Amino acid sequence: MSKADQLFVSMCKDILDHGTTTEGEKVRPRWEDGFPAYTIKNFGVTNRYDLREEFPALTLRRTALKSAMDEILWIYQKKSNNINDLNSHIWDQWADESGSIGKAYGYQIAQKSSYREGEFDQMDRVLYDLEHTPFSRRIMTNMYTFADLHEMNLYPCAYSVTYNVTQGEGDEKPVLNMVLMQRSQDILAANNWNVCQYAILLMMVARHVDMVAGELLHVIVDAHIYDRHVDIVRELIERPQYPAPRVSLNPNVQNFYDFTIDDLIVEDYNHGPQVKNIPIAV
Ligand SMILES: Nc1nc(=O)c2c([nH]1)NC[C@@H]1CN(c3ccc(C(=O)N[C@@H](CCC(=O)O)C(=O)O)cc3)CN21
Ligand SMILES: O=c1ccn([C@H]2C[C@H](O)[C@@H](COP(=O)(O)O)O2)c(=O)[nH]1
Repeated sequence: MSKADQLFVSMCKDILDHGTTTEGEKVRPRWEDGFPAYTIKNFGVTNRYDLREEFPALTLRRTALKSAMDEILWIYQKKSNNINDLNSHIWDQWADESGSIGKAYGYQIAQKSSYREGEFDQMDRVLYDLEHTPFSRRIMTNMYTFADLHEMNLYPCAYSVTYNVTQGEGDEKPVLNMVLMQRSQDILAANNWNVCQYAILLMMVARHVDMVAGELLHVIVDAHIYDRHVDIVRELIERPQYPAPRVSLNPNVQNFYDFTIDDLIVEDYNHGPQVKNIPIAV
């Protein structure tokens, strides 16, 4: 049984059984037909995934791992905020005529700041710090720039990543761990999508600095199930579970900037049927 399935099922049950509803409150998101998109939510969910044990893909249904990786490369490697650089259509509703989603995601990662050693953008600084001062407690990226919020079509949800290195006594190589801070999470549409993409990011960065990918700690402030997702979630969590797939990176690629979605190797991914046409609240 995949551990990611077990975590997902218990998180969903907890939200459905003990969550609070926003029904009747003033909420921002809408369904396609204009109705307000209410949720059942839990405040403050934390999930831990150990990549040394298994890759955290759901098997209840298939997570589109290559599309998820494509989006993470779009943000952290291409540092783009334009949907024309993205292969999937998941951001189409939030883009303007030029394809821009505003000063969000990749735009923020590309911004340079001055350091004693010179100018670095956010991702280059992470790689530099991990190479030069791996035990630093200051290795992070953050896309929640208050001054730019008015120019973002959607405020960043998974907005900050902190990297932390450990080296235990028998560890051959240092272990790279990550905390992902997420202020808001659409559990059905994007929970496992976000988890798998940051797991892949952790694996790529660990490869670049010759470390072992360790734990991913996912902190979710508002973990919600949308009203029109409740029945789908109830069905999903009753499905059979399978062992986690084996997911690895092409062993010939070392440099973070050289990875493409073709370098993601997915083996033995058994999963339940896809849920078609999940409505997305905009
Ligand atoms: N309400 C809402 N939920 C979200 O999850 C969300 C937003 N809004 N706004 C922006 C992005 C777009 N996100 C999305 C949207 C759709 C999928 C989705 O449908 N994924 C499919 C596979 C898509 C593919 O194969 O390319 C899936 O089956 O998971 C994933 C993330 C996450 N974000
Ligand atoms: O990577 C992502 C991006 C977006 N979401 C979800 C979380 C919320 O349901 C909406 C955003 O609405 P806000 O009102 O701005 O919170 O998108 C996600 O889960 N993961």
